[in-house]
Amino acid sequence: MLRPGLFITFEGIDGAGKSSHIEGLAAAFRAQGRAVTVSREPGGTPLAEKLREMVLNDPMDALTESLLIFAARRDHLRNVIEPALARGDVVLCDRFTDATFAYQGAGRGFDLDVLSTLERLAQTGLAPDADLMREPDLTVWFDLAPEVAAERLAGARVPDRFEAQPVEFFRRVAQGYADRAAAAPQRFARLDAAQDRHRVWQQLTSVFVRKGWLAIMVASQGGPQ
Ligand SMILES: Nc1ncnc2c1ncn2[C@@H]1O[C@H](COP(=O)(O)OP(=O)(O)OP(=O)(O)O)[C@@H](O)[C@H]1O
Ligand SMILES: Cc1cn([C@H]2C[C@H](O)[C@@H](COP(=O)(O)O)O2)c(=O)[nH]c1=O
Repeated sequence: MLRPGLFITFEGIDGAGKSSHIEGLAAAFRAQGRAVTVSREPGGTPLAEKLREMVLNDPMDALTESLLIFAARRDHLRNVIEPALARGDVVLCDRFTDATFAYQGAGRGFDLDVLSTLERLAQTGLAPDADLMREPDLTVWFDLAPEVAAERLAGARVPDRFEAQPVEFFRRVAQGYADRAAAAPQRFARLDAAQDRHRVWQQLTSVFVRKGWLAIMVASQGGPQ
């Protein structure tokens, strides 16, 4: 019998520690027999990856940035996320629309109503139910103070257009995530990302165990090295 797909997204300011855990979680799901699709935004398809390069590197205003991000998202939904969910996969996606509200909305100060309109346009007419606006089943929010994230990223890589922003930008983005979590508490799971990797992994897997999506045995194995 086909199991229903699960759409799980990972959010947080740059350097919060999301990417350090996504492959481990994928391995935990695979270990209990689930097919897993791991992806990211902006990106996840050849077209969306081209748009990602532009969004991360080319100067542009907030409307252009938002349009490119939603264009990438629609292509990603059509070609990767919806087919994977239809197959019954667990889809683990590094960032999704909460990032747009946090970065373009709260961070850049772009109009939230326009973002909601773009969200509806980009995320409907795709799923088995044409009226459904695709949203994550669960969003894991790695909550970390911007100063700590900046320390973790310092010197780690050449900063892109977002990573090069000052700490005040990331304070607004962090507040944007807090507002999104407060508006949808049933969808969000907040992790204290200031803890060490092992403790963050424990917090992460206990969210999935509580939901009945991972067995305790599988969750207790793996995690960051
Ligand atoms: N719990 C932790 N404690 C200390 N350092 C950490 C922790 N988790 C991750 N790091 C380190 O912080 C840096 C950022 O981690 P990671 O790339 O996983 O974050 P991210 O949220 O995916 O960032 P981005 O979205 O910018 O790619 C890396 O150098 C990683 O090794
Ligand atoms: C989905 C999305 C992403 N961003 C920004 C946030 C990050 O700085 C980069 C993505 O790179 P990372 O490897 O995940 O750090 O893009 C954004 O501004 N708006 C979005 O909707």
